[in-house]
Order: sequence, then structure tokens, then C-alpha cells
Amino acid sequence: MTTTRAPAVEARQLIKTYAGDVTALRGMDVTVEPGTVFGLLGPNGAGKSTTVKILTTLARPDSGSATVAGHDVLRHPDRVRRAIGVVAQSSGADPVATGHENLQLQGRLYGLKGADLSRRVAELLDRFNLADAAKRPVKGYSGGMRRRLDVALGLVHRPEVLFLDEPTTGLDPEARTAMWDEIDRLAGEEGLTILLTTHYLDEADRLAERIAIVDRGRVVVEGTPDALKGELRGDAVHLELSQAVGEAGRTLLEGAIGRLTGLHEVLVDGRRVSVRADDGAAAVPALLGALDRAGVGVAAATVARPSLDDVYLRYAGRRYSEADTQSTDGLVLAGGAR
Ligand SMILES: Nc1ncnc2c1ncn2[C@@H]1O[C@H](COP(=O)(O)OP(=O)(O)OP(=O)(O)O)[C@@H](O)[C@H]1O
Repeated sequence: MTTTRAPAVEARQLIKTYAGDVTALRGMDVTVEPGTVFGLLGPNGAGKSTTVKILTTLARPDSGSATVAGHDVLRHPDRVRRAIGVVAQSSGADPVATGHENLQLQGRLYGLKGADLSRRVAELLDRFNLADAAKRPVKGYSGGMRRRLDVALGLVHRPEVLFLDEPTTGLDPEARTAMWDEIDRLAGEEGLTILLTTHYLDEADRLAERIAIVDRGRVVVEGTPDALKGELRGDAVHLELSQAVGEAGRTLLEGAIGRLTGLHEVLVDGRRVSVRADDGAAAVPALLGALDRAGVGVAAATVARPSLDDVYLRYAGRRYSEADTQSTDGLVLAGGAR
């Protein structure tokens, strides 16, 4: 017999307007199944942090409802707080205190004490590879160590649901990969439910079983990374012509390429030819042949799997990079999300 477990997180039609008439959420819906990693993906200002703030009881929606670990965030915020761990964008650790002291304090805040507290702190220091640095003040930690301590702090009281708000922003590539491995481990071995927000397409692709793409305060599309990418049929083939073609050449080429089988969405623009192909590798020789017969030289050809950036473009109607007007710091574009 199969039993259906209630979602670990369920938000329905959340609306939130800030002072100054900024509508941060315009009907946000999120459902996260227990024991899964869910990624809220979107550029700056999309509404990810506001959603997390409401789900973690730090902000109230104007309307809409939400439950976390089965508790209503508005009616039982205290129960929600006991069931969740929160790793905010900015570190909550005291920089003057040591890693050990920070964890001890956090544990006491959640009512742990004595041998139970000491055991939990030692376990987390070990687990997050911070045992050697445990007696050093946090201000001397590297970015990666601080972030690992932040996650450890969020886990002291053994929460059911962990919220990670941009867990790897500002980390170098090595620390980022280490954090990804850690998140994988938490989800896999400990059955923790994780809701993470991220700007990084490749991060969502790598970690999350399901992704919701958020744009202007609502989810524009949701699904598994593969399903989202699979919606973009086949491979993207890009050719660079040795010379730009004019209007007549464009029509001629689009016609010639369009007659080849297995190719769709042919677009010729100056020196660029973009085509969707059922099988990109097989399409290249056929394309080169067609262009050769049309007397057009080709300087370069690339075949790429569709990226989440392409999905974003399709559903949000703009490029991920264009949507992010405030900061492109570390933003991973199409190349990172293959
Ligand atoms: N306290 C606030 N007061 C006024 N406006 C706010 C406040 N917090 C967020 N906003 C605005 O609400 C919108 C959504 O912001 P939010 O921080 O939820 O987006 P985000 O997707 O988390 O962005 P980021 O990736 O930059 O954290 C933005 O237009 C933002 O400027």
C-alpha cells in the first residue's frame, strides 16, 4: 500500500506588496514534496527571498496561505520555526565568537543542553569539516568555511525542512562545489527537505529534483530540470557564416535548410544561422552540404544541448541576463546550465 505524505512546503497564491508600492509577489505557488530538494530560480528581485521570508515566518503575506512541515505559517509560526532551519543570504554567525561558540549558542537557543548539545556541536563541526578551526574566531574563516558554519547553524536542532537562500553566492568555484556535495549529502543521507533559492542556472540544475522558475513575483514554469530542458526539442545548432547574407540570401537559406528533415526553427540573421535539430551531430553535415550547394561558406559550427537559460527565455520572455538588471555578479548564463 502506498501512503501519500503531505507536502513539506505548500504555498498558495501568496501576494506581498512592500511600502512604496513594490509588488514583490503576485500569486506565488510552491509545493515541495518531503525529502526532496526544490530550487527557486530567478534573477534579482524576482521574489525568491520574499517567498522564503514568508515561509520562514519572518514576513506576512498580504494574502494567500502557506504550510511548512504541516504547520500553518500564519496560525502557528512557533511550530514552523521549530521545524525549520534557515540559512539566510547574510551570515548569522557572530564573527568575534569561535565556530564552536556559535554552534553552542545556537543549540542553547533551541533548548539543547548538556551532553546532548556537546555531542551535536561536535558532530556538526566534524560533519562540516570545521573541527580544526572550531576554536578560532569566525572572522578569520574563509568564505567557504563561513558558509559551511551557516549551514551547520541551521541544522543544530535537527530541522525537517531547511531553507537555503543563495547558498553559494560569493563562493569561489572550489568552495561552491564542496557546498553542492554537502547539500547532496544532506538531502540523500538524511532525508531532509531542502528549499533553496539561487541565481545560478547550473546550481539549480545540479542540485534540485524540481525547479520553479520565478519571474516578477510568480512561478512561470515548474518541473524537473530534465523535463524543462526536454521541452526544448533536440539540440541547438549554431553556424557562423564566412560572410553576412542579405535579405534575399536569408530567405533562400531558410528555405533550403527548412527542407532538410529533422530541423526546426531555422533562423538566419546576418552571419548567424540558428537551428533546432532532433539530432545535432547528424544535422551538421546535412547543414554544411545545403549551405555549400547554396554557395555560402561556413566559418564555425557548434552543437549545444538546450540550457535552462533557453527555458527561461521561453517562459519569461527575456534572457536571464537581461532580467537581472541590478547585478550580473557571478551570474551563470547559458553555458553553465547544460
Ligand atoms: N523590505 C523591502 N522593502 C521594499 N521593497 C522590497 C523589500 N524587500 C524586497 N523588496 C522588493 O521586492 C522585490 C522582490 O525582492 P526579493 O528580495 O524577494 O527578490 P529576490 O528574487 O530574492 O532577489 P535577490 O536574488 O536579489 O535576493 C524587489 O523588487 C525588491 O526590490
